Amino acid sequence: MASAASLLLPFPSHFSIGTRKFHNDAAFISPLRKRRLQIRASVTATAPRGLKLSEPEPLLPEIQPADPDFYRIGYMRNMRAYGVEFMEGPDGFGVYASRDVEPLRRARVIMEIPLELMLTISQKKPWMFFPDVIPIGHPIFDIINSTDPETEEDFRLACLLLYGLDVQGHFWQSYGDFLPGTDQCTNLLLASKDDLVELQDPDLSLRIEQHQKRAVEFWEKHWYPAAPLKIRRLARDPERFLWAVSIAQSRAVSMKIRLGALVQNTNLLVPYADMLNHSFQPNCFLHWRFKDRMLEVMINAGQHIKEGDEMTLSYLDGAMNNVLMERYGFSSPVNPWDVIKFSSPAKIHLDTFLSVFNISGLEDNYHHNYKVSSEEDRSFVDGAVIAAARTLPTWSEKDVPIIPSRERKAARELQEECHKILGEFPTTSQQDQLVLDTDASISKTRETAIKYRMHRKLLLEKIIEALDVYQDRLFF
Ligand SMILES: C[S@@+](CC[C@H](N)C(=O)[O-])C[C@H]1O[C@@H](n2cnc3c(N)ncnc32)[C@H](O)[C@@H]1O
Repeated sequence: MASAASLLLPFPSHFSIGTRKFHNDAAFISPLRKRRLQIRASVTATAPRGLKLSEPEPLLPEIQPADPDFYRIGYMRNMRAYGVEFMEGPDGFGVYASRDVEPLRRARVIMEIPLELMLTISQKKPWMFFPDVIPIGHPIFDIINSTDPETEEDFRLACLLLYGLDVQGHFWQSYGDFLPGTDQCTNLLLASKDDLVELQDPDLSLRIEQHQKRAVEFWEKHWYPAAPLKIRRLARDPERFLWAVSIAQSRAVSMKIRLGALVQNTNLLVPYADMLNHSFQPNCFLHWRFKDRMLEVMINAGQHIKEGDEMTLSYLDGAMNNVLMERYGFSSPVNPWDVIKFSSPAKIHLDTFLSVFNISGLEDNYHHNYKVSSEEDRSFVDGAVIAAARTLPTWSEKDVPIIPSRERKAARELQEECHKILGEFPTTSQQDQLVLDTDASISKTRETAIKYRMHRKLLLEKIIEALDVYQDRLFF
């Protein structure tokens, strides 16, 4: 496992993360160094015979404009990581603290990734790439240029990624070994029809099929048999393109970045930072440091971090599980934003429900006040109980006291509706768990689909439990 000290990347030798291998076959040479070596080689080759070292000669006989490549390459800097390690955990690879961090008044940097290592493209025309990896006239640019500015940002990034992976010696050729392969990707673009049935959510499954169709049509349009070889070899089959789009969708970030006087909304694939998993209570955030064009991963101000804690970001605020599934291919049993549509007219009293579980704040910002909760409550109240507070039908009228018997009746009716919804699924959460526990050869996308349907059931079961607790505590 790479230690934090060895993370002065791009290429520490034999850097491998878990099962994903990193082939570091050739020592990395930065473009600037390569260019210098070329100049040195050509000077040596053309040096007059008998030139003595003691007679210094100007390298070039007269002043000449620098090779245009010199401006294009910029300079290569390293990624730096402070106090974190990349490790394989339950949600694929993730970033973990390698030491305790005391809460600080100001946010603290844990990773710095220079622009040169990223794949980025502006969100609006004219398309600006930073760094400018695509040579003028390369047909991949025409494909990117043909994309719809509003709806096809994932295709643009996918093309850029496929191009970067194909360029000999490009940073992404090596970093590509860190990315999940087609068999490790959870994004449902790569799911089979049978996997989609496993979601037990026909609406979501239909939307994914539409996304798959849209991506395959794009591939067919541009990767036709007579397309230039330069293009064909980037994605010889639609699966390769679907994989690239999956990577773009599940790993890209959108940010307003400032480069000199230019401020642009940009989509970025940021190596190393793209190993951060999502949390509904993230301890980190991303910040663009414009003065030296670095993306910083920072720990929130006031955040206490213990060695071994996972460092996380919030990918999408307020997203329900179906939205997370559509873009990232994961769901959570404790997503505080998940919603169950109740049709029953029964309602429970909002303030009482909140106070039973020590939940405070406004609906779009509920949080559990664990400091005033008992030990038992601390382990019971999670994101699913917060989701219950948000999703259960409630009433609230100032100064109108609750009538416990009515509250209990409403709670029971809502529980019955939860049971009814649970009964409509073809399998139970226990059966889903059993499949996950016993099918050793299950594909990643099928596993993701089964987890999704199980998470929905676990939420319903947690709401039933929370309503039990609510009824028990009404009298106190
Ligand atoms: C930006 S990448 C994070 C790094 C990733 N875990 C890896 O192995 O490379 C996003 C992917 O990580 C996984 N992921 C991130 N957060 C997750 C979470 N909270 N629960 C489950 N999977 C998660 C999903 O597969 C998602 O598509």
